[in-house]
Amino acid sequence: MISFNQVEKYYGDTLALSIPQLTLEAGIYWIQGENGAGKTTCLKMLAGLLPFKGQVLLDDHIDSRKAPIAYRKKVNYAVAEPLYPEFLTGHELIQLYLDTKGPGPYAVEELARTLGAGSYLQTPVGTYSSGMLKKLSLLLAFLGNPSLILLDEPLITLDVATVAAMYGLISRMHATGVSFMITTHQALSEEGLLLTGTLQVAHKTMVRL
Ligand SMILES: Nc1ncnc2c1ncn2[C@@H]1O[C@H](COP(=O)(O)OP(=O)(O)OP(=O)(O)O)[C@@H](O)[C@H]1O
Repeated sequence: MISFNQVEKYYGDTLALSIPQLTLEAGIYWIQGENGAGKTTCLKMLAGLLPFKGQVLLDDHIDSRKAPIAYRKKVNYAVAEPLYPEFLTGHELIQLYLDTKGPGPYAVEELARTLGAGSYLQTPVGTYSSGMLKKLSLLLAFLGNPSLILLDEPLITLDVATVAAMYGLISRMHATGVSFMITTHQALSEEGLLLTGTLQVAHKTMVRL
């Protein structure tokens, strides 16, 4: 699904993260590591939002740096603390993402209903609670036809029912070939989500456990 070759991310002269050689088959991965270890840095690099040294290859042939547009169409990212222009409505943001990513197998209404976001998407995001914003950001990450979905701290601010619904969505999408890389400091429920593997970021290096 994805391979890293001599990947290094520096902030200025400071090395933040190194992934010398790692190949992951399709699956659901939990990225673990203490505060400041480099998890968000890893997801931002994978989302194509940060420059880095080395190579990231998706599905054996899409190079994140040589084919950035094709790559970004296949990689979706939900940030830990979503922020959007306050005057836009949820529906307007969804339309923007659909215009960029193209339609996918899941209808917006179905995703919104499953995540419990259906009732408020016509109002501006400036009026949303943190949990409502989080649901919208997850909905946006599930749009299009991604090979890989990156979820940074998806559990924070979600109510219990929505966590269960999100696990269900992840499992359904995984069954159709979509992979996930998820960071969370909370335990991912093993009954809710069948993990393929765990990745550990420590001493500025990411390895598979
Ligand atoms: N824009 C930046 N400029 C300089 N240093 C940065 C920048 N962003 C992150 N860092 C540094 O990179 C390291 C990794 O940060 P990162 O946000 O990836 O950690 P994290 O594992 O996601 O942490 P947390 O669990 O607290 O969210 C930290 O030492 C942080 O200070």
